Amino acid sequence: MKNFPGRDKRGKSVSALRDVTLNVEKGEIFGVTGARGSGKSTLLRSVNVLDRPTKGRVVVQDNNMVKLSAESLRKARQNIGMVTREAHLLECSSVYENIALPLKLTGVSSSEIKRRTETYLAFTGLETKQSAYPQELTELEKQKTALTRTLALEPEILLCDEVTDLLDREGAASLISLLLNVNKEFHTTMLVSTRNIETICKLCDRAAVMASGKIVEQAPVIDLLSNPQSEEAKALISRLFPVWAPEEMKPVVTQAGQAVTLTYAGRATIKPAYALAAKKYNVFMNILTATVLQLKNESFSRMVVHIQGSDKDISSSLEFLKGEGIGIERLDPDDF
Ligand SMILES: Nc1ncnc2c1ncn2[C@@H]1O[C@H](COP(=O)(O)OP(=O)(O)OP(=O)(O)O)[C@@H](O)[C@H]1O
Repeated sequence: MKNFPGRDKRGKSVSALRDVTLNVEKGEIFGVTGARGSGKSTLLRSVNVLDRPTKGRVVVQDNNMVKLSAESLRKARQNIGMVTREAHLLECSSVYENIALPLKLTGVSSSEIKRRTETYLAFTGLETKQSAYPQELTELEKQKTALTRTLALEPEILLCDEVTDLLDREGAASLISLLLNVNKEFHTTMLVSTRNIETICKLCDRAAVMASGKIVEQAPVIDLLSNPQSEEAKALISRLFPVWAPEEMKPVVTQAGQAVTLTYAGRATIKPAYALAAKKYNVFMNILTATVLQLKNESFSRMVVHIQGSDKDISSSLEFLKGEGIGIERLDPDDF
């Protein structure tokens, strides 16, 4: 639980976290998403006690962080890296110096500083930028510098607070793929907060959806996508997969046949299930929209399809597709 004193419109305290229970497994990437002000950043900042919980425990590697002495907390924090929406680089220092300085402050030897700075600059692909100053960098390069600075401290846990939010789509994709490499290479446990559901899908193993300081749902990303339970999760997912038909198709789609969403999760569609269903049951399938998302370990696709044929054949073809592991949702004309 976390209350902030006297900051709402009427000067009352703000209840930023309420009844939050979350377990992040070693080596996994766990996402936290939700609307603005739902408590994501406060949750992340509770892990390293930048925001001290009003009540409750924060256990990191068997240490209850809220009970540690100042000195033990300082040591425990060295194992918890944090990257935020803004890179917060020293403007008068080069990329190299920005990475080397925190190492120097933690007492790392000069030869080890050189080794680590060079190693992690190579890992993040910033070698050619090491002499550049922050004002010469793109937003993506700034975020990569901040990430390199954190990686060089070799934390086992990484908190990523809205790290892709200032980047364009291409920049976000590049940072996401770098974070996936970090997780793969160093087995770093990550807790990632973002309002962007696409970032959660591409990066995380599991995720929690927050609303008004509470976790309303938590599940593996694939389950969240295929079967969201809470209104908040449903709203987030529907942004990724809009139900849509071209204007000229609407009379056809809404008056005859059956419109459905077909959802498939897996590494590859081995059988041509849709073609088989069409042939076997003599139905015609017209794909109106299709979205394929590459998740961390598999792909996930959702299509909006209009099926024409007799009612019996449509039902049989849908039963067949269900048997092939494809998720089916019948749509109403009002959904378009
Ligand atoms: N230092 C603070 N003092 C007072 N209130 C705060 C403080 N930090 C956060 N809050 C309040 O706590 C609530 C949760 O804020 P938080 O920043 O954790 O949400 P968020 O989900 O990360 O939002 P965003 O997506 O906008 O970053 C909000 O009502 C916010 O105004």
